[in-house]
Amino acid sequence: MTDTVLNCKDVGIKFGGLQAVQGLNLKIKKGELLGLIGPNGAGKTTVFNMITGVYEPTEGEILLNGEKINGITPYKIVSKGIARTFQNIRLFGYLSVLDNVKIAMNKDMKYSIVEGMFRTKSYWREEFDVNSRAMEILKLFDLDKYKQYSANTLPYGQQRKLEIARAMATNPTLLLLDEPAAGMNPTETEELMNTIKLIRDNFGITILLIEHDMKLVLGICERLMVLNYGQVLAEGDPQEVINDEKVINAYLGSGGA
Ligand SMILES: Nc1ncnc2c1ncn2[C@@H]1O[C@H](COP(=O)(O)OP(=O)(O)OP(=O)(O)O)[C@@H](O)[C@H]1O
Repeated sequence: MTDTVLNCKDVGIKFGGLQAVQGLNLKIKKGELLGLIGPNGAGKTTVFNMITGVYEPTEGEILLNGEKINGITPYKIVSKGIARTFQNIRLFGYLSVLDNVKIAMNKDMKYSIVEGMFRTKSYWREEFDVNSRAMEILKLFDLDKYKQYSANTLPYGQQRKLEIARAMATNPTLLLLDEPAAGMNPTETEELMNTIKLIRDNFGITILLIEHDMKLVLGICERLMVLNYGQVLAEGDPQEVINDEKVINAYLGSGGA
């Protein structure tokens, strides 16, 4: 039994003539919090898109708990235990905060359309369970007080938190966060750091995080991987990585992204 949750072996992808990612070897251990950084256009989101089945790698293979997952649809990948958030918030804005979380539990609902139409006992039992679990998740993120609000009426920082809460509702073993602090003020970022730590510490979830905010990255990541032009430029201890001359030059070359 291995404690490697995710293993990307020589993974690459080409878009026409553009080699967006090349020779990516990335292993993440259970419960690890790894930061994926790099200048704009380095290939970070493309890596997330390959891990979540949005893009199929043109080279290499991706293993989740030892099982090959490249070529599998995003929906099936969620059911295998990978959840993600996006750079741009993708909530159901007009649905309530509670419904945004409940929707993510849809894959666990077992009642049939007929049971739903006729509101049978098993329908109500399942609805009750789903409601209780969704409320527990909202409490964990301190969002339960907003449960009836439409998602798009929440302040920006709370909407980002709700996205993570919704991802957690799919019961993931691996959580991918794409720039979770984008657009947040320093107080919101601080709160987010605590939330991410809490998820990892309380649930042992493995987290891979793309982020430009170095305070957040250095505050919570145990290991960093730097991508530049689709290739790994440096990897290891966060302080050592950000002081690496190659990394500094890559960022300066990109205008300090
Ligand atoms: N579907 C696509 N078709 C063509 N090119 C793409 C596609 N998706 C990404 N790319 C290209 O791949 C490269 C890597 O893009 P990607 O979005 O992964 O970078 P990134 O590191 O996430 O950047 P940022 O920090 O700005 O979000 C870029 O040159 C981008 O234009």
